[in-house]
Amino acid sequence: MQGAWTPDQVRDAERSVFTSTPEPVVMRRAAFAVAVHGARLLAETAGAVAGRHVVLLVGAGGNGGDALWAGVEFRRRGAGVTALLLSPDKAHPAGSAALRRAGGVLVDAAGPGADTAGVGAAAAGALERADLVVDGIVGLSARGSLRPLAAELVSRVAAPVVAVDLPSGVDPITGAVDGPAVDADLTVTFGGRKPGHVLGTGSVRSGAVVVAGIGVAEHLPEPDLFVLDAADVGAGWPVPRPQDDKYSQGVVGVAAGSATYPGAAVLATGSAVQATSGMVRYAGSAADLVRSHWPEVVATGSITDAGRVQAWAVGPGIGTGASGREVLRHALESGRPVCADADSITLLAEDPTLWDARDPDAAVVLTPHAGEFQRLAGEVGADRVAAAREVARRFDVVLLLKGNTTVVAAPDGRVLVNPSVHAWPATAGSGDVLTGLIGALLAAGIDPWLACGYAAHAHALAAELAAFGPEAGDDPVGAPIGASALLRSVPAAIRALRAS
Ligand SMILES: NC(=O)C1=CN([C@@H]2O[C@H](COP(=O)(O)OP(=O)(O)OC[C@H]3O[C@@H](n4cnc5c(N)ncnc54)[C@H](OP(=O)(O)O)[C@@H]3O)[C@@H](O)[C@H]2O)[C@@H](O)CC1
Ligand SMILES: [K+]
Repeated sequence: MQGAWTPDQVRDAERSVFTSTPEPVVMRRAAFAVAVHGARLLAETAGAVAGRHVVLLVGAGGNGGDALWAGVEFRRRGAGVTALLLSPDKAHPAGSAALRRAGGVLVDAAGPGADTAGVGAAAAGALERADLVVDGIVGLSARGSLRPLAAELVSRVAAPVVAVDLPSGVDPITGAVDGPAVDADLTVTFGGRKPGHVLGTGSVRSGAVVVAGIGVAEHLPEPDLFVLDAADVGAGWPVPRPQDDKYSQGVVGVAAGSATYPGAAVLATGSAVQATSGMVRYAGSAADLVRSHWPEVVATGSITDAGRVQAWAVGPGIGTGASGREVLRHALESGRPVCADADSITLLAEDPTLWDARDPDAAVVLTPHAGEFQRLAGEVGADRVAAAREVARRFDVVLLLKGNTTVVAAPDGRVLVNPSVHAWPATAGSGDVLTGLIGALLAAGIDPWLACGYAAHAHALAAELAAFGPEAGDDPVGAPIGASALLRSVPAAIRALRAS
């Protein structure tokens, strides 16, 4: 599991470093890492470093300073370097002087000879001839979307890009992109990942992220934002041990679907069946249909005679009327962990007295999309991590907020994010599959916060496999999928995770 740290946490750590190591030394380390990884990218894409042309986009602060010092390193390796200064008066003085001494060319990005978009002739020409662009426009101190000149330069970049610390135009805290932004092939960051690398579009804009050690990591606090990688999920996924039987691996109860919406029942029970080797019980009016799809499921018509379970997955398709409310109440009273999804969330939003039924010692997982979140607690807003964290605390639940980046907040403030490169899971019924996965993992005794993280990861991978994998003829383009295809790919996803 990797951590991610906010700009404030990183700045505090930097200040600690500066008590023993002078600031310019730390900056030179950062720049050296940018140059080493940038040179590797340049050699790969342009065949060599010496004789190639590197363009630096240089902003007003430390990020631009890193880029200028990286330019010095590129000169040492024989590359031509042109620095386009966005704020010539504020460009890092020592970095500028060093690059000049090293034979680099420094130009004012805005002139002379500015075109109608405000870009100077030298800057425009340099960008056209670039073999590699180093993005040092803005880093940790970025605020808002890129200013017009920076945005214009970014829009003209055609060469491969190495971003310093963060791709400029990506919000360091939320990963949001509101306007033009750098699309990096590679981002070299320092000490640890930032939220901007793992959240929202930021995870895509960052390209491959390299974390360079510049002495900062040792001073960072325990993270409260985490990213699971495939190996974590694979290692934690419950599989039968020699001494296990169907009960010892956890029995999950699924209460989903109705006569009107039987599909939710089939999808949620199906994913629970495939997630673990534990037993699956189904309770609801779609029992016959569930049995015909999944003969291994013990299905009954009513939750009151469903039998013993270790966890409940409740909600998709149960409706928001009186019968749905009683189903949810029964699950909450059971003293078992409950994954409450879809209609369950609406029910809890409409009738907060349902919370009273809850056994305070049993975990509750809520899995809203933005609309359900709004019913429960108002607009999500731009900072999805903060929103999820706040609601997890308020209701003492594990909150899985669906979206392009799945955010899983625990009541103690820890947050897991699952960056997703593709939006293939965004299809009707996909949430029902996720609910079944979470329910099965809860029944297997997996910590609810991790269970959500594992399930989100497997779910995204299953969607990807369904769109691109063997079932799709290993088609590199991909095609839209339905939730049934996603469901069929769950075993392949688990297998791939366990193999990684
Ligand atoms: N401290 C150190 O020694 C080390 C620091 N390190 C490096 O320094 C970076 C942090 O440096 P930083 O704090 O100087 O700010 P940074 O992110 O470069 O922003 C600079 C200025 O940009 C402007 N600006 C803001 N928003 C903007 C926008 N949307 N569009 C355009 N411009 C915008 C705004 O200036 P303004 O124009 O408002 O005066 C702001 O002050 C960090 O990411 C890492 O790379 C590493 O070397 C390790 C050692
Ligand atoms: K940058």
